[in-house]
Amino acid sequence: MSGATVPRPLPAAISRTIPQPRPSAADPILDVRDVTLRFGGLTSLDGVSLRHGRGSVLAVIGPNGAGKTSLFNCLTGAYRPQQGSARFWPTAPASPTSPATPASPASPAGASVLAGVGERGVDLVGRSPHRVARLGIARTFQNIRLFPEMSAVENVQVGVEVRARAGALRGLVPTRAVRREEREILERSHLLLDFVGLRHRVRWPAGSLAYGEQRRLEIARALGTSPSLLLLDEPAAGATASERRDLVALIRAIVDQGVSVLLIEHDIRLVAAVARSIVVLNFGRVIATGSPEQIRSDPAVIEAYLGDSDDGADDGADDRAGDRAAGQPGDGADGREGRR
Ligand SMILES: Nc1ncnc2c1ncn2[C@@H]1O[C@H](COP(=O)(O)OP(=O)(O)OP(=O)(O)O)[C@@H](O)[C@H]1O
Repeated sequence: MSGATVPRPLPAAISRTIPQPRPSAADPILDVRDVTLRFGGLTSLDGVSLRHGRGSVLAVIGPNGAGKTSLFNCLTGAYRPQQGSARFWPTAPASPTSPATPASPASPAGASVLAGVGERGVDLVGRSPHRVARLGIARTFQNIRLFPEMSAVENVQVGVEVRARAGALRGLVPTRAVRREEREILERSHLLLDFVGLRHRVRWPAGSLAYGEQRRLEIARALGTSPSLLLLDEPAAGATASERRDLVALIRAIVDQGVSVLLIEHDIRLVAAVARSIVVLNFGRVIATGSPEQIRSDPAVIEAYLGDSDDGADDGADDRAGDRAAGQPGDGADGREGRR
């Protein structure tokens, strides 16, 4: 993060802007079972199952075309898989009007969103993106999707307003409560910009920010929706070495706030720095699950990245698989070739 540092420890005010359940990795936040997604004759996801423990980072890696983004799209309502379920156990969202007091399921906002969510959680499959966001899942995109003409703080406001009570009535009925809510949305947006190290860019048009800054702005906007689960799709793409280090600190800080993270990332070193557990996809199937150490030495993973497990099994193939995973120029790792 050039010119800015992720605050450590976080300002107390920020820690009040993100819901803080008492996370335990033993509690699932997400349980994906047997998800299959087809596009005509192409099977993009083939019986994918994974379990994500609350309050931790689970990384999803795999060669290009393995199905990682398709999985995110199934979880966030962009795609509807033909088969399978994705159970999610949300926590009550923080209210933008009173960020110091997280809403409980008993509050009006919490009750409407969490109605019907019991011990079995809620199945995300078939829900609209809007409904998924209201349940407490936010995402960033592989290709940055900001509003380039709007300022950094306005972009974050868009996220925070997802939870706002006044909604479309805000412009029509400027009551005292509405004005107070607007002030609080703005304050929270500033705090989130501070959190991701963009305090000095508040008024800058999003499109004028450096690439790494835009990625952090996307994260701030996603956090604005008060998610309990944050999906990051290749957040380090195009980042410099120092931006990658800052990203590690930022992801750790997000998890410290009680937000669970599902991370797609090609940079295996970054993944190993933040994730306790990794799921590896190849051709739409889960080929391995385990700790970073287990994954780095897994023959199926090495084969997926190198195309031949015999190729240097004892001469550092796992390191080269890591380099492939890092998406280094000229690596030629393109899983789209030879796809069904
Ligand atoms: N809307 C779509 N229509 C047709 N095919 C699709 C669609 N979305 C994804 N696919 C196909 O599904 C497969 C998995 O793609 P996906 O983007 O999920 O892979 P990925 O692991 O995220 O790849 P990358 O690392 O390159 O982003 C690919 O073969 C892709 O072409």
